[in-house]
Amino acid sequence: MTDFPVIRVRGLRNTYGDTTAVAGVDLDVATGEVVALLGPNGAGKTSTIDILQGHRDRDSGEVSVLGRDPAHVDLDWRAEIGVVAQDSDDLTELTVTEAVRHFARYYPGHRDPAEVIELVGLTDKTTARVRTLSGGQRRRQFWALIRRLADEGTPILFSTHYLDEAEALADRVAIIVGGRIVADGTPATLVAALTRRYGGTVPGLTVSRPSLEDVYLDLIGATP
Ligand SMILES: Nc1ncnc2c1ncn2[C@@H]1O[C@H](COP(=O)(O)OP(=O)(O)OP(=O)(O)O)[C@@H](O)[C@H]1O
Repeated sequence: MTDFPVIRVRGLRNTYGDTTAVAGVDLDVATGEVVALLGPNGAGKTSTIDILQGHRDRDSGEVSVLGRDPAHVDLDWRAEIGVVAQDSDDLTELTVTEAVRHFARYYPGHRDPAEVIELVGLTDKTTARVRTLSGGQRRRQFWALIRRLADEGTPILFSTHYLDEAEALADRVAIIVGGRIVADGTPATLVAALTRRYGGTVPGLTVSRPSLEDVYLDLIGATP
């Protein structure tokens, strides 16, 4: 089933003083979907996701996560939401087992920490300190975790500025630039849209069919 929206966002706006971080975002994530929020630095990804978690107030717009407004939620709702900070610098002095046990305590119905460690392929690293894992190692394990949860039907929204990550993991990619969603579709749909726009050839590129990277660079206004 992929029609019940577990996340529904309409006209979301958020400002910090004179800076408009989120400038009218519409976004849906349906049951069983994996959606990447892809955008360059400062695009508004963190602000949007903080609001969806109930960690930040919004200026305006409608937000529903698991049928509730994150601005008015309780601990039961929070226990249904899993949050992974990919580049977190917290707790890096803990061992892998200690870190997983620490986060497990936030969730009354959590999985067995040893099972989670096995799930992400870190069984031989249980006593290693988190800071000793390489960035690539952490990222590969993140990919494995997302895939496993997606296979189990868990809807996932993740933010990234890595195009390959979005393409490898997401059913759908929402590209955010300057606080706005400038494109939203499957990687194939986004490529097809750009192909149509340029009649099959993207100016300045020698390829006749654009890749998702061409679409992304075009949308964020960068020169390939
Ligand atoms: N607490 C804050 N106070 C003032 N401005 C902020 C604050 N947090 C974010 N901003 C600004 O809001 C805009 C969006 O920031 P946000 O962190 O949401 O972007 P992002 O897409 O997550 O970026 P990155 O990929 O670099 O983490 C940026 O211009 C940023 O400078």
